Amino acid sequence: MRLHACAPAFTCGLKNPTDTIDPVKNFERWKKKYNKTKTRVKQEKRQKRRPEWQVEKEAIQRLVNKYNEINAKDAERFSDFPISKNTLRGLMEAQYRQPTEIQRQTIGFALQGKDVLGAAKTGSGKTLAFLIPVLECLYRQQWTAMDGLGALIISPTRELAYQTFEVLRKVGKNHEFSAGLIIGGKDLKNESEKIHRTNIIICTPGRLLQHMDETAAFHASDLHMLVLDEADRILDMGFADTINAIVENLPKTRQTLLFSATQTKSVKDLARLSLKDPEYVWVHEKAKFSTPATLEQNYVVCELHQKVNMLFSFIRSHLQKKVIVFFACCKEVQYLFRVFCRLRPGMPILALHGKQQQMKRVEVYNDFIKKKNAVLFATDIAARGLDFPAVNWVLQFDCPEDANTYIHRVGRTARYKEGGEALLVLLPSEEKDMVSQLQEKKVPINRIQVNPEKLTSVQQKLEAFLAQEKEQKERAQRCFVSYLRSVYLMKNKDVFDVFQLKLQEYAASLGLAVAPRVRFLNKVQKQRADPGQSGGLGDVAPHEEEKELKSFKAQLRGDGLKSEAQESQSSDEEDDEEEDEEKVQPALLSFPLSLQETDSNTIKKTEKETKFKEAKKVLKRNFQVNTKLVFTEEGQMVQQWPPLQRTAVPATEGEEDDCTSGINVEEARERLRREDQEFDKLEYRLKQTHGTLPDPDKLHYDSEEEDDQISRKRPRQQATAKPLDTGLSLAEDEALVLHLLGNRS
Ligand SMILES: Nc1ncnc2c1ncn2[C@@H]1O[C@H](COP(=O)(O)OP(=O)(O)OP(=O)(O)O)[C@@H](O)[C@H]1O
Repeated sequence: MRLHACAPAFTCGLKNPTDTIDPVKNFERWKKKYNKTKTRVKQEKRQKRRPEWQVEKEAIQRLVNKYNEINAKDAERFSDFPISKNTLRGLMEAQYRQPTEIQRQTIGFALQGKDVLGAAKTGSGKTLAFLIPVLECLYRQQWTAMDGLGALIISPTRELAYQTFEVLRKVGKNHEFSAGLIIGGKDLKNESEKIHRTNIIICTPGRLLQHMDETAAFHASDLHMLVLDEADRILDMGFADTINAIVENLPKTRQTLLFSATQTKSVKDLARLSLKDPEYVWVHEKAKFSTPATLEQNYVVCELHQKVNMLFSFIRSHLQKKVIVFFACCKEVQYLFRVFCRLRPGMPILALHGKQQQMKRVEVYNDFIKKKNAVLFATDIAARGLDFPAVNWVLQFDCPEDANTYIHRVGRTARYKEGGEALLVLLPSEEKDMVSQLQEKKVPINRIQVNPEKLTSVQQKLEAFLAQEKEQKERAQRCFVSYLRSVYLMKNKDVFDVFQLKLQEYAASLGLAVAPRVRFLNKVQKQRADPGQSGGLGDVAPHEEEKELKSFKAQLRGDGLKSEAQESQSSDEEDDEEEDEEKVQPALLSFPLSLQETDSNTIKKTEKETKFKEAKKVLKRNFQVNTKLVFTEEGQMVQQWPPLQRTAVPATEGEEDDCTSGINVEEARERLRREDQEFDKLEYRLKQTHGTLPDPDKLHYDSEEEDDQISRKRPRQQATAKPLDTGLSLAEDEALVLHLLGNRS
C-alpha cells in the first residue's frame, strides 16, 4: 500500500488507469474546476463593474510596486521596465524594442522619482531617456487635460523642440495627454487660449517665459517634471537669466532631468535648478573617445581665401552624399547658399539659419530629412540634438567656438550605430590651439592634406555674379563683415585672431573687388594704437563685454534662442521684420497626442490650394517664363533660385546677352569696378553730409529680409522684379507657369 501510495512519484505523472473510470473522483475533479472558473468569472464581473480609473489605479500600483526592483543591468528590452502598456505599445509601434545604454541607465532612476543628470555621446538616444519617464510620470498621476501643465521640456533651439515633439507624438500616441509646442511666434492670444489645457509643453525658453509673464490663465504650479534637453547649452551664461526666471515660477517639489552630450557638473548651474541629490549618469565617462566610434574625423589646414574653393571642390566630389556644412554666422550661410545655388554644383543645396522664419525652417528641416543626397548649409542652430537620418558627412567650414561645439556638430552624423565622416577646416592660425583642445576632450582627429592644385577656383564666377546682381554684392559685403565680427567676438583669443586674417584676399575669394570697410576693426585698431583714447571698445567693463559678446554671438549664429529670449526688447530691425512675418502663423500645436496626424494633414491641404492660387497670380504679374530649366544627369532639376537681378550700374551694350549665353568674366569685372566706383562716390557723398562713413552692415539693412521673402522696404521697382513666393521652388513655379500657359494657348 505504502509502495502504491508512493507510486505516482515514480510514474512521473502517468495517470492511474483506475482514476479514469472512477466516476466519483471524476466528478470531484470537475466540481473543483467548475468552482474555480465560477470564482474567476465572478471576479471579472466585479472588476468590470468598477470604474476604469480604479482599475487603472490598481495597474499603476502594481507598476509602482516594481520600481524598487528595477535592475538596469538586466533590462534588455523596454518591457523589462515597469512601464505602462500604452507607452510600451507606442515604443513597439515606433520600432523601439531594446533600450540604449543611456536609456537603460537613466529610466530606472527617473521612474523612482530621482533627479537625473544624464550625459552620453551624440546620437545615443537621450530623447527617449527623458520622454519615457515624462509619459510615465503623468500616467502615474492619472493626469487629464483638466490638470493643466504636468511636464515641461525645454530645448535650446526651435528645431530641436520640434523634433522632440515629433518623437513624443510617436511614442505617446496611445496616451490621452495633450502636448504643445511653444517655439516662438507672436500670436500669443491663440496660444493663451490653449496653453492652460496642455499637459506636456515642449518649448524654447524665451517664449515660455513670455507666457509665464503675460498669460493670466497659465501657471505651472502643479508641474511634476522639468526636463532640460542639451542642458549645458540652455544653462550657458547667455540664457541664465531666462532660466532663472522660469525656474522661479516652478514648484520646488518637481522632479528635474538634465541631458546633454557634453555635460558639466557646474555647481552654480545645479544650484540654479535646485536639484535634489541628483544621480549622475555619464555613460561614456570612461570611454577612450568622446565621439562615436563609428565616426571618422579629420581636419585640413586651409588659408581663408581658399576656403570657398575648397567647399566647392568638396561638394563636387561628394555629389551622391548627404552633407551638413557648418558656418560661423547667418550672413555667411545666406550669401554662400545663394551663390552656390547659382554655381550649380550638381546636388540640391539647402540653408538653415536663425534669420529664417519658423515655417521656412521647419520646411527646410523636413526637406533635408527626405533627401537622399543634398548639402545643408547651416549655422549652429543645427548643431545640437537634430536627428537627420543618414547624414554621411559633417564639414565644419568655420572653426567651432570650442571643443563642445565641435562634438555637437560632428554628432549630426554617425548616429545610433551608423557610420559617418567629419572634416574640420582650420586656418593656419587656428590649428595649434584648436587641435590641442580637441585632444583634451578625447576627440580622435587626424590631419589630412589637400592638394591646392586640385581645388576648383570659383572666384571669377563669384565676381561675375556680383557684377550682375547688386543685391548679391551687398550680401557678400555683409558676409565679409559678419564673419570678421564673429571671429573678433570669439572668446578664445588663442584660437581666433581677427588681426591675422588677410582681408583683401578674403574679400576677393567672396567675389568682392574691394574689401568692405569694417568699422569695428578700424576702431579697435585705433584703440590699440592709442590706448589712452576713451570711448573705444577697451573701455567696456570685462563682465559687460562678456555679456555683450554672448548676446551678440547668439545673434550672429541666429540660434533663435537669444532672439526669443529677448523677443520683446529686440531692437534689431531685421528680427522685427521677421517676427512680424511670424504673426500669421499659429505657434502652438496643441492637441491630444493621438489626434495630431489629422491636424498636420489639414495644414497641408490648405497649403496646396493656396499654391495653385498663387501660381495663377504669378501669371498676371509679368512673370518671366523664358528661362532655361537645367537638369542633372540623374534627371533632377537644378535650382535656378534665386533669380537674377539687375545691377544698379547700367550694362553696356552686349552685356545683357551674357546672362543666357554664359558669363563674360572680363566685362563682369569691368562692371564690378564701375560699381565700386559708384559705391565709393556714394560713400564720399555721405561722408560729406554726415562726417563719418556709413557702416556697410547698416547701409544695406533693408535687404536683410528672409531668404525668399519680398522686402517690404525695397524700392518699388525692385520689388516688382522679384517673383512672388508661391511656396514652390522657382523651378517648380516655372514648370507650373509654363504648363498653365501651354493650357491657355
Ligand atoms: N532604443 C532605441 N532603439 C532604436 N533606435 C533608437 C533607440 N533610441 C534612440 N534611437 C534612435 O537613435 C537616434 C538618435 O537618438 P537621439 O536623437 O535621441 O540621440 P541623442 O543622444 O539625443 O543625440 P544628440 O546628443 O545629438 O541630441 C534616433 O534616430 C533615434 O530614433
